[in-house]
Amino acid sequence: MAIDHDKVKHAVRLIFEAIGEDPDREGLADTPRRIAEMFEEIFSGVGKDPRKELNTFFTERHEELVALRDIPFYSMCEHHLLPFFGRGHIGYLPADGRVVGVSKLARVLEVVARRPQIQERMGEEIADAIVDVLAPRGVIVVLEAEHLCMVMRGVKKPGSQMVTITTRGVFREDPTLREEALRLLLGNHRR
Ligand SMILES: Nc1nc2c(ncn2[C@@H]2O[C@H](COP(=O)(O)OP(=O)(O)OP(=O)(O)O)[C@@H](O)[C@H]2O)c(=O)[nH]1
Ligand SMILES: [Zn+2]
Repeated sequence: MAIDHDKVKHAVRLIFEAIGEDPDREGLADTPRRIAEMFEEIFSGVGKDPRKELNTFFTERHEELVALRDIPFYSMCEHHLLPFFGRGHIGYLPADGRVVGVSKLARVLEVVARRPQIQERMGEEIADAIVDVLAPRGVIVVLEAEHLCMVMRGVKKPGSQMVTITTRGVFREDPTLREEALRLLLGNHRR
């Protein structure tokens, strides 16, 4: 989905006018263009199907947990359009040897992060994409993030982290497997 640069530029000019700024002063003159270009990057996941990122999968004899942890991400809170950012940890239990190129897990996260988002939905969308393509025995996604809308405004709580866990399949049903996966996913990351 391409960004409508002219529309963004017009909207940014309107915002400057609305806050009592002069959109034509030297420092702001190029800002609408820069913001349109920035949106191209940070909202590149709008209208994109994260499942497409998982197309390189192959068959390997491996039935136990595969995980990628500490994946840094930046997203934009859809309520305030301020960043929330942190780390994602993704694990799955392959079924019938279906495994994916491990970078693809980070690519899925990247697609869903680059949309106006909330953290819970990010986790759900990552888990659903993996379930749809790999049909694994289980998926677990942990996201930890600081939300700037809770830091620089509102309740003003710097350092607080929102943590979400999303599970599918056996990680929902079997507390032992879930515990083991969480231990591995969070590993030495936890102090
Ligand atoms: N559950 C969830 N809430 C979020 C996320 N990002 C932002 N929020 C919250 O969304 C809520 C929006 O609440 P509102 O009461 O409509 O907005 P507000 O008056 O600006 O809220 P305050 O931030 O409490 O000042 C706030 O509580 C935010 O902290 C997220 O990813 N998940
Ligand atoms: Zn917010």
